[in-house]
Amino acid sequence: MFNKLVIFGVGLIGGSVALALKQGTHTPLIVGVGRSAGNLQEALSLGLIDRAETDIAHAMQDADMVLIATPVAQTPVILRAIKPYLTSSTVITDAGSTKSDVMVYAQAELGVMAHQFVGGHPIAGAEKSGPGAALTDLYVGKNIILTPNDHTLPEAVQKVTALWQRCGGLVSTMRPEAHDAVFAAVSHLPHLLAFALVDDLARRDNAEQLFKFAASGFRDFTRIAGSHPEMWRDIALANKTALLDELTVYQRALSDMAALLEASDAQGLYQLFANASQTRTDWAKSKS
Ligand SMILES: NC(=O)c1ccc[n+]([C@@H]2O[C@H](COP(=O)([O-])OP(=O)(O)OC[C@H]3O[C@@H](n4cnc5c(N)ncnc54)[C@H](O)[C@@H]3O)[C@@H](O)[C@H]2O)c1
Ligand SMILES: O=C(O)C(=O)C[C@]1(C(=O)O)C=C[C@@H](O)C=C1
Repeated sequence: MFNKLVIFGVGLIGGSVALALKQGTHTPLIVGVGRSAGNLQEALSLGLIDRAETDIAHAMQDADMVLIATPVAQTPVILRAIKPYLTSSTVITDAGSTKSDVMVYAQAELGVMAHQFVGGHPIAGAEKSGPGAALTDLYVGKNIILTPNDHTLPEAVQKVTALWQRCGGLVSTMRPEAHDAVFAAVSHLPHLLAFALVDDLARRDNAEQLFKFAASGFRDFTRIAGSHPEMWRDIALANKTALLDELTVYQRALSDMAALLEASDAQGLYQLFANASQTRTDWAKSKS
């Protein structure tokens, strides 16, 4: 499939790709490039990568696949840095949580080579980050969305599909704008809500008392507020328009709920909770 994979950002997502590939036969040489020497050394000592590189020219020598698994705002910087070392057969992909911005970056930075770039997003992850959080089976049975456009080379799409299939993922394609609208609703909005709640509680005078008594409901609702702030800052800004739309809709839903409470509308509250409860139960069943 490919002989040398260069991973920019060997954290939870890039490291899990490396670990999964190392389970199979014909494992490619995996070279990690990072921003922090500490993280790269950790990735090396955990056996995620075969070589750690700080010199991009050296890292890119004979690379046939590049995976960018850094916070999304780093994407243009990395594309610009690798461009001089790309050949006509190098395939470039990414794992960023937003896709419209990344596809625009690819066009702007790679120019005629943009058709060798395949946007990607594994719908799997955790609130943990760094190489130590990487998991061999993170992608097994999980959706992987690719966002090729009309100019993307079919053989590049095939290679990236094969990469994720080797990790156990279920690959499908989507338009970048459709992708960003869906994930604004079911991933980005929930993260913002969790961050907002924890931040608000933490700033209160009685925060210590609140956190002392917070229990499993709070733990479940706020698990994702433990996620990496840089990653989520970049996602929020990259998907700002769709996210602002979702926040407006959610604020309306909260106002409707407040109105039901204000009116002590027991039946209205019951109906709302019953609809949400049934929907959540059915969804969880469909995933198990
Ligand atoms: N965490 C998740 O649940 C999840 C799920 C799907 C997709 N993603 C996306 O995957 C990407 C990586 O997320 P993660 O959870 O692995 O983060 P992470 O913090 O675990 O790993 C990111 C790594 O990138 C490195 N890095 C940052 N800037 C760099 C640069 N310019 N050059 C090279 N390395 C650089 C960091 O040092 C870090 O080691 C993000 O774009 C995120 O949106 C995350
Ligand atoms: O499980 C988590 O902690 C996640 O946040 C994973 C999650 C998600 O929202 O489902 C987060 C961001 C990604 O882009 C994809 C997956």
